[in-house]
Amino acid sequence: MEKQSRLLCSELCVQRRLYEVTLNCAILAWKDIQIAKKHTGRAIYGAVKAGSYCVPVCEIIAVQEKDDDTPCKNTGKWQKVPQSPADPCQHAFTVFYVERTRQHCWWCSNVTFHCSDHSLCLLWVQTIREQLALLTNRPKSLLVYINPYGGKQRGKQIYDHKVAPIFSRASISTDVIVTERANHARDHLKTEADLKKYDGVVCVGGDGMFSEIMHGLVSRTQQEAGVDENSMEETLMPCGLRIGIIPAGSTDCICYATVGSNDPVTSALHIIVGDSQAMDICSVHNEDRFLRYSVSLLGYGFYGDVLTDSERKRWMGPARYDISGVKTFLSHRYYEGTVSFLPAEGNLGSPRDKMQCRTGCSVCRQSSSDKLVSKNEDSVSDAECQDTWTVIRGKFLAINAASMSCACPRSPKGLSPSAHLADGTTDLILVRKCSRLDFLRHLLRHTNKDDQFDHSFVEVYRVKQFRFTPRYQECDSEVDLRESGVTGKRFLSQICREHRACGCMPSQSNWNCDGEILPHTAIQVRVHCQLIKLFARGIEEQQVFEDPYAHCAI
Ligand SMILES: CCCCCCCCCCCCC/C=C/[C@@H](O)[C@H](CO)NC(=O)CCCCCCCCCCCCCCC
Ligand SMILES: Nc1ncnc2c1ncn2[C@@H]1O[C@H](COP(=O)(O)OP(=O)(O)OP(=O)(O)O)[C@@H](O)[C@H]1O
Ligand SMILES: [Ca+2]
Repeated sequence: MEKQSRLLCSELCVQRRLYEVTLNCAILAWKDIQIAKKHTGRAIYGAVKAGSYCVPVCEIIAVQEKDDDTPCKNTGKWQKVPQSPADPCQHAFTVFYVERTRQHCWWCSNVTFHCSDHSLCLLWVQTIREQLALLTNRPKSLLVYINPYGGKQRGKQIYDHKVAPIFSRASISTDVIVTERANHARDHLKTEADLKKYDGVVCVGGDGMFSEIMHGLVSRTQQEAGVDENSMEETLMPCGLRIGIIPAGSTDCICYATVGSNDPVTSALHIIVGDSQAMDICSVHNEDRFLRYSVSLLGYGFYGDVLTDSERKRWMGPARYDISGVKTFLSHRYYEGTVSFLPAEGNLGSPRDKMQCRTGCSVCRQSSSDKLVSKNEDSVSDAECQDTWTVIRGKFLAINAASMSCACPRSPKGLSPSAHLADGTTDLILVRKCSRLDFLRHLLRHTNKDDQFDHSFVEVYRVKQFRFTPRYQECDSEVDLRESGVTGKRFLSQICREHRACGCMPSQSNWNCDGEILPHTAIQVRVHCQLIKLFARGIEEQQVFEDPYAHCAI
């Protein structure tokens, strides 16, 4: 690896031991001088090289000169630092940085360097600050919306105690709005907010709150660009501002699937270091009417019914989904209709492959460059017009479209473990009518390592667009009905009588669109590749045990 030129190198004390501390434009490293002498020429492999530490500059949160009257790190007691000129601990500065802890969680750690010379101390602080100022992807000013009623109603507390202190440490200025009603944040973003003042928007809440922010930003962007959201053929304009999610909801699936955890401090740190993760958005239409956008799950049948039932139980908090889940499972309803879709082509992988979307995902990167090429050549919809639609008619327990894995604490690998965050596709999962036991087996596989698609009654397709028409709205069945003189109501009661014996109930469900119920059952869906960006980096690969200082060339 190419060595970066040193900016600073000094002998400084950390907890009264002498370290050689070096800084280049990429890395801050400190090495215990005595231990280093003992181990010269001997590489130590493991979690850390004895007595040596390093932090990438891009993961430094802040640097602060330490006041004299601060608690001593060793004893925790308040004391005056000794004034002897020979005391190497007389002046000090503290570096706050990202530390990786358990499973994809980050923590704000710190180290205090002591030196005898005040000007040296200032030089270090100033040089590190200069390096941080060069990181132009970091936000300086954020607009924060807090839903005080999401999840366990701890949004405000989580923000005040866990997030605000680290934002202020990182010198990020914030305007905070605690929402007073549903859609307050969406409407404010859509019509009022002075977005030029901010480098990003942060939501404190669950998937529903994220959906509000995303709708506000996407609609505002289309309005300003003169794009008609009601037209399915229009190419939507990507949003300029990144969105940060501080998880404080019931499912927190979008945060979990883009960061790898639902820990508020981890999310705050991803915002501070200025991470960026592009994300696909599905637009959902009914005829020529725009209904909603979706980034995670569009589910008809099982997940639509779970949501419809759970909305009546909001007071129960996150447990409502489990109660409604069991109830819906026992009711075992199936739904008839036609699903048509445009399969994804090219090197976009398959929902059955084992390739998961991780930080810097090559599939998503390729989609990003394909998007640029198709923008320069021809409009996407022209190309898609020539594609052929696949049509599937049947009886389904669930029709799910997962535009991302939908991993969440309930299902750590998610509804579609190999779905990509930013490849311009959604994974369409069709669960056909089957016995309760088979459906339970399928559901259980969302919680273990087994393949939930490996059932004869489950099909999965990676698609760019799809449509659904419920049986009772299909033209030919309407014609059949009119011709035979049977009214819709009589027709449905006739089907119910026919199916009493098998224990299944054919009926009408609702679409669950990222946790919101849609008012229409016949929908047309189109995926828009990389329409928004989050303050996230996707899920990081677990670190392998090799020399962790290999990249610390200094
Ligand atoms: C036997 C255990 C099986 C467990 C199966 C768990 C599968 C869980 C899959 C979760 C997928 C979440 C997708 C995310 C959707 C979000 O955009 C949306 C908004 O937050 N959340 C929900 O709609 C909330 C959806 C919440 C769905 C919870 C479903 C719970 C099912 C429980 C079935 C129990 C059967 C037990 C029979 C004795
Ligand atoms: N002040 C408010 N009063 C009432 N409802 C609100 C308020 N602010 C936001 N909301 C609405 O509350 C709904 C639920 O919020 P949120 O997503 O934060 O939590 P959740 O539903 O518990 O979590 P999840 O969506 O992850 O399941 C959102 O759809 C949002 O529109
Ligand atoms: Ca996708």
